[in-house]
Amino acid sequence: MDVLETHGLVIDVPGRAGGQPLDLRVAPGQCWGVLGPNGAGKTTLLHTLAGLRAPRGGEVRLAGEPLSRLGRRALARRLGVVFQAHHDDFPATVRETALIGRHPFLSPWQQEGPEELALAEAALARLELTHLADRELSTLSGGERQRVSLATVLTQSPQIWLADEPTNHLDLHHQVAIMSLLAEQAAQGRGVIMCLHDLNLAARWCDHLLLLYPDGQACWGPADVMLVPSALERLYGQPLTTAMVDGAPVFVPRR
Ligand SMILES: Nc1ncnc2c1ncn2[C@@H]1O[C@H](COP(=O)(O)OP(=O)(O)OP(=O)(O)O)[C@@H](O)[C@H]1O
Repeated sequence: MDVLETHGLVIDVPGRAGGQPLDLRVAPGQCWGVLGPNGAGKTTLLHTLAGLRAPRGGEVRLAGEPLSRLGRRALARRLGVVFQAHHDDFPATVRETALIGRHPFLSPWQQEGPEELALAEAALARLELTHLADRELSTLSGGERQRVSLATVLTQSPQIWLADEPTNHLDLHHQVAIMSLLAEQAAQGRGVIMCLHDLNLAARWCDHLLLLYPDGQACWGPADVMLVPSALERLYGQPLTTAMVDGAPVFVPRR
């Protein structure tokens, strides 16, 4: 069964008249990239898939169940979200923040035990954050903070990952590490949907792509079918030069 489906989904982008209904099917093991220029609605789509924003039409289903019928706790167990804005509302260390990933699985009065701690420590190690585990979140750099967000979702271990520009703020090594992590999560039978601005990361790591145009038009499918230079040039309004490197296409903007 698909981990996530949309049926006639029209996202609610303020000021946009129409919008092509989206009928997406994300199967276990698939890694989807959402591409589009600034303002196309990528974040709005992720918020809609996460149940944080009502669609204008249609519906989202998780493992066949309409999102609207799932309670917040059930959603928090199934969906992991890595968003762009970081809200550090209260002081917390890196370890305490990663442990938040287990909260949907604990009763309100239940303390995190050794099992939760082991999951958090493993996630911090995977994100190369062990040396920062006792640091206050507010003292971290942008890239370190981004990796803590990913470690928190890894600790949560959801069936579906929704990630808004997960490589934001990251250096090259960590961009590759994060894309590997997300592809690995998919390979383990989860569904991954991420918004990306880097076409080359998408071409190398995503097996499915959704192209979102600023007028609400969209097309989606297997990555090798979607990575057509003319379609991408139209998407970004930017001429591109294409080359093959290590068997994957590489797109370079033309000056
Ligand atoms: N609360 C709001 N009020 C008015 N306009 C909004 C609001 N939220 C989003 N928008 C507009 O909706 C459009 C889509 O925004 P969204 O953040 O989904 O785009 P995006 O594709 O993620 O862009 P980016 O690549 O810049 O992150 C934008 O034009 C944005 O200005």
